[in-house]
This record gives sequence, structure tokens and C-alpha cells, in this order.
Amino acid sequence: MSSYNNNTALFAAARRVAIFGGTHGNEMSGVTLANLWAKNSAEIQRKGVETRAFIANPKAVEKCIRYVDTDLNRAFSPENLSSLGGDTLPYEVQRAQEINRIFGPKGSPEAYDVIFDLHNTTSNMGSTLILENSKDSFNLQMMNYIKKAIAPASCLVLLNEHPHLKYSTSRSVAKHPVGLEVGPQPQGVLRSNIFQAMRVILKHALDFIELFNEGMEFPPCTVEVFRVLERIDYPRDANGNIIAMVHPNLQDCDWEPLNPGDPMFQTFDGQTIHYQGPGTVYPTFINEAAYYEKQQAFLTTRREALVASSIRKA
Ligand SMILES: CC(=O)N[C@@H](CC(=O)O)C(=O)O
Ligand SMILES: [Zn+2]
Repeated sequence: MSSYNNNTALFAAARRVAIFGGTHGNEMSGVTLANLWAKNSAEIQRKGVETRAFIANPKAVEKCIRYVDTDLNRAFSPENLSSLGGDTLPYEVQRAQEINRIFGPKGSPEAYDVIFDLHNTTSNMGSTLILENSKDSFNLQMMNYIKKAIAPASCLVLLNEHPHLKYSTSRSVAKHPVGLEVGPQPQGVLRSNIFQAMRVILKHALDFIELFNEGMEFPPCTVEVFRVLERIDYPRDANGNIIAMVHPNLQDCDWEPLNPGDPMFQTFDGQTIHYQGPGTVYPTFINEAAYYEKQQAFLTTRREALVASSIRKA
């Protein structure tokens, strides 16, 4: 990337694109779409782009579980990607190395241009695109394009560039990593509305890449994002056992403002635990099934408007 006219960012054409499904083996919309498109890729091909659909964790897909040994979507750290040990390593670490060889190496000029990583959540989040970098104007412009293309349906953007809460995702191997999280959908279940919402977003995302590669210039824009602030755990006793549930007033209210003093948890004997933070936050991933093991009841976020410079192909 370099500069033009002080403010137009130039990016190389995005010629190599991948769509990952089954980074988590029990998130069925992504698994199903990736399998479908691996068999017949006509729907995901665009002029001037090669798009490859790929099942990221086939062993977990086969068993319909999130992972076999360790969470693949946390496994792309420099330590894991460079660790020796071959087939003595946890399955997902071996798989991360393999994915890094095929689609990376992470951080190198040979890496894929864009990876879309398809996920489903048990939370009532609707369609959510996940970014890891607030400075990537290519991705921000893509978000702006998708939001406009699917209106009046909505699609929110979650920005995870938190110094401690950010994790090393499968998609992070690409130059422009894009997560797509759609819910609510139970683990191991396929819901037609969720499947369809995911499919439509991918269509617009690929259209954007085609237009970009054809030389279209995208003018500066602002994109509303929800920036990850804090992880909130369930209340627990001294032995680490959960002693309260997400409060009924908060359950299913992803992206709605949570104010200091609002109900947050309900104990088993009916007592309310209130949110005590300093100001209004926007909770998301509320009561996500996969996050019980991560000691996370929900994430708090803050609304921000990010500015994307104009972009065009170098
Ligand atoms: C429910 C779920 O798996 N969510 C994803 C979010 C992401 O892709 O960043 C994860 O925790 O890896
Ligand atoms: Zn997932």
C-alpha cells in the first residue's frame, strides 16, 4: 500500500480469495456453504479473482464438535506456526501450520489477499462482520459496501483489536482477514434464515472485490463499528461454579445499550445482579454456548465511527 493525492490508499488487486467454513466443526451454515462451494464454485467466482472454498477443521466437522484438541481459531500465533514436533503436536496446531503453508505464510507477500471465515453463534447477534484492524481501509470500504448493499437488512461490524482480548484467528493468515458471524443458530443445527443471510453477505463481499479489481475508486467513508472493550464472566462461587444466568432483560439483547444499573445476571434464587460499569456499553456474544469454557458470558463494546480513506487498485 502507498499513498496517492495524500489520501487515496492504493492496494494490489485481490486476486486470491478464500472462504473458510468449519473453523469450528459444529457451526453448520459455514460448514454447509463451504462444502457446497468446494463441490461447485460457480457462485463464488468473479472476473479477475480466484476464490477457493475450504473446510478449515475437517476432523471437527466430521465429529460435529468445535475442535478436537484445541480451538483452531486461537491457534495461529507465531509460536504455534513455528513450533516443531510434527504429528506429536495437537491436531489443530498441525492444521494451523498446514493452513499457513497453503494460504500464507502469515504476514508475507505470498499470503492470500482475503480470507472470509464463516462462523455461527448461539447469540442473537444477527449478521456481524468481524475486523481485527481499524486502519485497513480496504476492509473498511468492503464493510461500507456490504452494509449499503444489504440495506434495509442490517449487518454490524465488530472490531476486535483489543491488546489482550484479540486472538490469533484462522483468517489472520490473509492480508485482509474478515470474520462473518451469523446468529442465532444452535450448535450442530442448520437454520435456513441464517444460512441465507450468510450467503447474501458473501455475494456482496465478492462483488466488492470484483469492482475493486476492475479499477473502481471508492471515495472516503465512515463506518460504524463496535469496538471490543471487555470480557464479562458469569458470577462464580469459590470453586469456580457458575451461580447466575444471563438476566432475562439482557438475554437476546445483543447490540442494545446496557447502562450502569441495568440488570445483567439473575441468580438461581432470583436475585438480580446489575451492570456496574462507568457508562453505556453495547453487549454482544450474549450467552454464546462456546464461551462457557472461556469464562465469558458476553463482551462489551463501544460504538465508534471509523474513517476509511478512498481506495483504488495500485
Ligand atoms: C462463536 C465463535 O466461534 N465466535 C468466533 C468469533 C471470531 O471468529 O472471531 C470465535 O470465538 O472464534
Ligand atoms: Zn466459530
